Amino acid sequence: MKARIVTLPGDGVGPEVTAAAVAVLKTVAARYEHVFAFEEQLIGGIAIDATGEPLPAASLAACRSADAVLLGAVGGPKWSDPNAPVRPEQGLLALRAALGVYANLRPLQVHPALANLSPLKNEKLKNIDVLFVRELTGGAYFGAKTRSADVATDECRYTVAEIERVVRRAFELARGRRRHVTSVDKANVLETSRLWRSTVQRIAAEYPDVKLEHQLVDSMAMLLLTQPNRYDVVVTENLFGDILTDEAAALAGSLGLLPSASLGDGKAGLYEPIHGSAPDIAGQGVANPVGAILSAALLLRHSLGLETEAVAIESAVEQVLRHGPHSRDIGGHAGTGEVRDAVLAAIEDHADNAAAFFCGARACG
Ligand SMILES: NC(=O)c1ccc[n+]([C@@H]2O[C@H](COP(=O)([O-])OP(=O)(O)OC[C@H]3O[C@@H](n4cnc5c(N)ncnc54)[C@H](O)[C@@H]3O)[C@@H](O)[C@H]2O)c1
Ligand SMILES: CC(C)[C@H](C(=O)O)[C@@H](O)C(=O)O
Ligand SMILES: [Mg+2]
Repeated sequence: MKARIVTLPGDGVGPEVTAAAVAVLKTVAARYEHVFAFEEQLIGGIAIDATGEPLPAASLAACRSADAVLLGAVGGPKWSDPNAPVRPEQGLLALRAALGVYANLRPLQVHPALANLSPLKNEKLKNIDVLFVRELTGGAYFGAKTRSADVATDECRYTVAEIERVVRRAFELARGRRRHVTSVDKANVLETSRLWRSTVQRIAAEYPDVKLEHQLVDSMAMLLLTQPNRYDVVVTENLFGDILTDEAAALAGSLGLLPSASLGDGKAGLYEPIHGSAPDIAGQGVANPVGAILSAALLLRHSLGLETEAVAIESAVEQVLRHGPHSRDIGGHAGTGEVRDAVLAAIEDHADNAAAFFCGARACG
């Protein structure tokens, strides 16, 4: 198949991990006979430096017409002055809003080879398979903001329509999994959460085959650590989802491991690791590329419908996490390039084995 993929490497480790993910996509294209055209564009701090804008018009136009967008990370100390008139993160938020990608899927699994890295005891880490569905284009991130000398406000606003569409997506996804949705809110305090909860209850009636549970966000933060294997699909609003998924990454062993897919109603999507620009390690070639590489797998699955190829990447990453090499954040010494090369080699092996199996089954050759 032919596809146009826009890359937005961004800031800090963004370019390092994006390059690794692009190398993986190129190997997949060569191995499985697809034609992927890549177009790199600016976003974030690097875009502010070049154009004054965190999301230049040319970047947005390219993203709008792409089959999928692969993003690294934005932000960093250079642009983090709290009084700065413009910030890199505004570019990412504007892009999410413009593409209408309201459902941010953040899958969490814990690889047994990394269980020792987690702050939790090993027995708590068995059978963890959670899909967070984070609402991505509403809430306090996008509400009206005010600031004067001695007071500031961020309005948290949700419409029923915004809640319905992401909650429906969560229930649909649960039907392909263990049929259990946990909706996280703060309905004991926040009006937006009470609207969220009543909307979830109404939508749940359309899915009698899916079990629904409500959980307040503060206790959810605790339960994620004490009973993480109890959860299947977790759906929540924008800010709660941001915080809970970084917490969840600690269970996996590193923030550098988790991918994400941001989806709207169409096929096109925005794919990015959940981590940031990691200024403390940027430019050293040591960032873990796994979150970005697994985001590329999600891109193949959700935007291009290439399930076999997505699984090939996921199996390759699984193999590398099992046998190494491991980057520093997960206890190893390997650089970004070494991990990338190991994943590329494992993809080639996977494809060779699949071809041998196919040939064996057909008694060819
Ligand atoms: N999607 C995004 O672009 C995104 C996401 C989160 C944060 N940010 C931005 O990134 C900047 C830094 O934020 P932060 O320091 O709070 O969070 P961060 O995610 O950048 O880093 C937190 C910690 O995790 C480590 N880490 C992150 N990714 C890693 C990787 N791939 N391999 C190894 N270690 C990794 C970092 O070294 C750091 O110690 C801020 O400007 C923030 O706004 C951007
Ligand atoms: C950089 C920032 C705007 C972003 C968010 O808060 O959504 C990040 O933390 C994420 O998780 O993707
Ligand atoms: Mg975040």
